[in-house]
Amino acid sequence: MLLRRLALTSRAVAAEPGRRAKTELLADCLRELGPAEAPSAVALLSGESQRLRTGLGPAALRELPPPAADPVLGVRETERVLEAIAAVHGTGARAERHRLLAGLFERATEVEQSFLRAVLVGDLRQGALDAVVADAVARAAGVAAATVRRALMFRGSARAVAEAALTGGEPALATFRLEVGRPVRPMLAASAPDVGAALEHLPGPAALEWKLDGIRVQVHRDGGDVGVFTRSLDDITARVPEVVEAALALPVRSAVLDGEAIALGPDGRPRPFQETAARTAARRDPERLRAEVPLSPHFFDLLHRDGEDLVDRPGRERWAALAGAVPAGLRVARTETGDREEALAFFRATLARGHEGVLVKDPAAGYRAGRRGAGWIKVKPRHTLDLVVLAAEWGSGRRQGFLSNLHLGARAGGEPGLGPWVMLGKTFKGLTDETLARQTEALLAREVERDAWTVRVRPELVVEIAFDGVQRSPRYPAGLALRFARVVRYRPDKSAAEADTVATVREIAAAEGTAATDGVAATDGTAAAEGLPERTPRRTPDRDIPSDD
Ligand SMILES: Nc1ncnc2c1ncn2[C@@H]1O[C@H](COP(=O)(O)OP(=O)(O)OP(=O)(O)O)[C@@H](O)[C@H]1O
Repeated sequence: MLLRRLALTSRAVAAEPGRRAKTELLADCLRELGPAEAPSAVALLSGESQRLRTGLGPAALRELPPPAADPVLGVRETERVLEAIAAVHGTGARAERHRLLAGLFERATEVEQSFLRAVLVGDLRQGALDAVVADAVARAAGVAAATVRRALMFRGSARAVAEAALTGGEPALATFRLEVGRPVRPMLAASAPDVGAALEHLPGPAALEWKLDGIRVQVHRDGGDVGVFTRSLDDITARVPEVVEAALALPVRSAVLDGEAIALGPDGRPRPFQETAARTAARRDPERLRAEVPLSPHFFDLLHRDGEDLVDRPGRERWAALAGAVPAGLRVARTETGDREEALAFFRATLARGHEGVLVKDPAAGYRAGRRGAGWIKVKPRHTLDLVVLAAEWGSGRRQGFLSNLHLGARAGGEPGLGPWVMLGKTFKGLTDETLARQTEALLAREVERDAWTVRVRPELVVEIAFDGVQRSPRYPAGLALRFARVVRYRPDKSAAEADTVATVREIAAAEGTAATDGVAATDGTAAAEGLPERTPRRTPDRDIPSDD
C-alpha cells in the first residue's frame, strides 16, 4: 500500500478535532493496510518514530530533493529505509544518512514529503497521538481498546502490539504480560487544583500519599538480579547502587516495585530536586556521588511478588502486599480517608515536611499505564504546567548571546480552531546561568527559523513552569495567558506529546474563578486564592508578558 494513503490520513487526522473521528479515520487506514503493513504505519505514527529518527537536523531536511510527481513509495518500504538510516554509524555516517534520506525524498510526493518531515522531527501534530493510535489499532483488529492498552503497558513497542492485535487478536495480545526484568509503562496521575476537588473525583474514601519530588524508579528484582528503570523506561541500575541494595535486602524472591528515589537531608526533608536529578543523570562514579548525596528509595506500589502478578488487584490489596514486602521506612507515608478536613490536614502536614504535594488515589483501582481513568490524582500547592518551548528570544545585557525569553506552548489537545501548539506566555524567569547556557545550546540544535530577535524551534523541549494564575488575554490564541510564569526546571524525561493541554489550563482558570467563593484554594494556601486578574487587576497584560527587550 502506498505511503500516500497514510500521509493523507495523517493530514486528515490532524485536521479533525474529535477524538472518536480521528480514531475512525486511522482505523480505516490500518484496515486497508492490513496486518503486513499496518504495524509499519503504527511505528511511523507513534512515538516509535523516535527510534526511526535519522539524527539529521533541520538544515539537512532543507537540502532534500523536490517532490516526485507520482506516488510510488510503500509504507513498509519507508519504515525500512528509516530504520536503515538510523542504523548508520561510524565515520561518514552523516553523509551516508543524508544520501539514503535524499533517495527516499526523491521518490516521495509533496504530501508524502511533508508527512516524512513530521515523522522525522517528531511533529505529527495529531494530539494525544499514542492514545488515538492504540484505539485505532483496537478498532481495526476488532478487539477491546483496553486489551491493546494493557499490552502496550507491558511492552513499550506499539509496532509489536499492533502486529499481535492484527494477526492474532485477543489471544495474541493476552500473551503480553508483566515480565520481571522488562519495565512496564508507568501509571500516571491526573491533577486537581485542590484536595477537595480530587476527593470529588473519586467514588469512595481515598488514599492520600506523600508526593515526593524525586525521580520515579521502577525496580525489578529476580533473585539476585536487580534492574532500576526511570519514568521513561531508561535503565539507571548502575547509577543508583543504594536502590539496588535496598531491593536485594527485601524478603522476596522476585518483585516489581514502583516508587520514587530522593535525596533527603539529615532532618528527613528533601534536598533540592537538582541534587537528586544530578545523581540519576550522572553516568560516572556512582559510589563517590552516593557518598556525597545518598538517595533513598520510597516505594508506593507493588506490581509483582514471588511469581504472582498484582497489576489487576485493587490499590488497597497492592498496598497491603507492599507493606508485607517492604519495611515502613522504605514506603511513602499514606492515609485513607473520605473526610475532607482529615485529607486537608494530611495535605498540610505533608507540605510542612517539605514535600511537593499529595497523591490522592482510588483504593479500588487497578494499576493502569498512563493517565487514563484518573485512579491517581495529584494535588500541589502551587500551579505548575509542563509546557513546550516553541521559540526563544535573544537576551540582552548580561544575557546577551544567550537564548533567554522562552515562548511557552501547551498542546491544543484537539481543540478546534487552534494550531497543534497554543502559546500561553513567555518567561525568562527562574533560569540560572548554567540553564541559560544549556538551553541556548539545546534550542539552537532544534532551530527551525529565525529573525533578528527570535529563534523558532522544533517543539521538543518540555519545561516545567510555575505561575501564579491564569488571566484572560486577547493577545494569545486561546484567550488565556499565564501570570508570573517562571521556569522550575527542564523535564528531559518527558516528550512533547506528554505536555499539558489547553484544557488543563482552562480547568485551572475555572477553578480560580470559584476559589474565592468555596474557600478551598484559600485554605490550601494556593496562589489560586488570589482570583482571576480581571477581578483583582494587579498588572497590565502587557507588563505581565515579560520580555528581555
Ligand atoms: N506517592 C506517590 N505515588 C505516585 N507517584 C508519586 C508519589 N510520590 C511522588 N510521585 C511522583 O509523582 C508523579 C505523579 O505525577 P505524574 O504522573 O503527573 O508525573 P509527572 O508529570 O512526572 O509529575 P510531576 O511533574 O508533577 O512530578 C509520578 O510520576 C512520581 O514520579
